[in-house]
Amino acid sequence: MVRNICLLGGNSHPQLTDSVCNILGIPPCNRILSKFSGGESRCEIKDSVRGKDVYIIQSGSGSVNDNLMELCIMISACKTGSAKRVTAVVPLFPYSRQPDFPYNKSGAPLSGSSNGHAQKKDYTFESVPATPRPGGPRSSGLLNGVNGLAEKLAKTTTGDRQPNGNEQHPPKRSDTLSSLSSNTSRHQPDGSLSSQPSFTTHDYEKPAHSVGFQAKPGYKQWVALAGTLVADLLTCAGADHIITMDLHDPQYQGFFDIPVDNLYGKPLIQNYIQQYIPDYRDAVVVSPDAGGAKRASLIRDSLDIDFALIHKERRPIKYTEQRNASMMLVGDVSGRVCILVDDLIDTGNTITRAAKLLKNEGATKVYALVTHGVFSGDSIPRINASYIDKIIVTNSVPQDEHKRLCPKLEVLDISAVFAEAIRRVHHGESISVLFQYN
Ligand SMILES: O=P(O)(O)OC[C@H]1O[C@@H](O)[C@H](O)[C@@H]1O
Repeated sequence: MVRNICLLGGNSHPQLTDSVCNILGIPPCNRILSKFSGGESRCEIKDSVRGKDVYIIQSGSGSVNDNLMELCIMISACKTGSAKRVTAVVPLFPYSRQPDFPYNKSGAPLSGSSNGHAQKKDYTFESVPATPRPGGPRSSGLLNGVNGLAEKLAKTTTGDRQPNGNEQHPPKRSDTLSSLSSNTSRHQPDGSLSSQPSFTTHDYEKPAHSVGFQAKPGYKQWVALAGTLVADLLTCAGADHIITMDLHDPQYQGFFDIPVDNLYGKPLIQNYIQQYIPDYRDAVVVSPDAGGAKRASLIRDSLDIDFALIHKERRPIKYTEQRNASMMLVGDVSGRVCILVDDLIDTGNTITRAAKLLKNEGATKVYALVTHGVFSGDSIPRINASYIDKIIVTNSVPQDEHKRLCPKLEVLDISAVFAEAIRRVHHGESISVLFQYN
């Protein structure tokens, strides 16, 4: 039993709150979280938090923006209610994937074959169902589709020659931006709003000419500094401390001027590999992109098994070639079981294309172990139809619905890790044991 502590759950992940409370042997703090009819969040803390050590559990999933605002309001309410200290426990940290200084990646020279083997003639890197993209096939049942945007972009391509032979002039930046924003909430004849075009953070990697204007190299001043903003919002609301897990970019901790404990999913992932992957010592740990290489190679180091890396070559000439960027495998997976390790699945594009490449290169089985399973849009059908044999994620975001739809999915429970982190922070004990990398 832990005393003088208060555990408060937001609306994003009630199951995790209950589970952490059960482990710590304390009931969740009584509160009302609702919405005013205008859509604004309302929070009322029913129990006294005066002088208490408060932990607010809220993950960056589902209605991310609503949940973030709810978190800020809950933090502020506890501060106003004279809480001694407020810790935001955010298993998946919202906006941490949005770098503050977006840049265009440039890759290694394109090679016609990977790993010395010729590509199979009929091999494509496309995933099934198709990855949603401007100009791509319409996706059934995808709420955040990008089809409307595709039509806009088709009209704004720089210097396209018109059927009448005239050169189309590149639109001004302001024109392009306003045409894009006017597309985001178009009214339908029935009065409803059409689905909004969606982007993943991969879209930061698209060259500026893809939306009709020429970027200067380096910093793009028209992209919001969301990472810093969110850090500042939580701090301004009154957060004294953050506990999170597997930040996409661990340097994001430096955006805060309050302590951030970035727990690692690695022990859970490693434990799964050792317990449930037969003959894992002969398997190969694979990072699906260069960004995740450190994370994956640390698992490889601990298990002392082989490692391979997939390099994504992004040197498109036309906008429509974006998603066909080549993937190159560095390492040998022929006749081996592959264990893909990544921090996050959003559209499922990265992981399914990586699995396809691995099977094409002779892998016998592909496991994907990923900390945060966001599974947006069509990602579940895409994974069901993919070459992935088994996919394992944590419950840093709710997984019940995903599990129902994806027979390949297994879920690792993080509640014990977060409960232990809360217990240790509350008692002023070291928590370094929870984020040891090796
Ligand atoms: O390809 P999807 O699933 O959309 O996005 C997930 C990938 O995008 C990166 O930020 C993550 O590290 C991961 O590799």
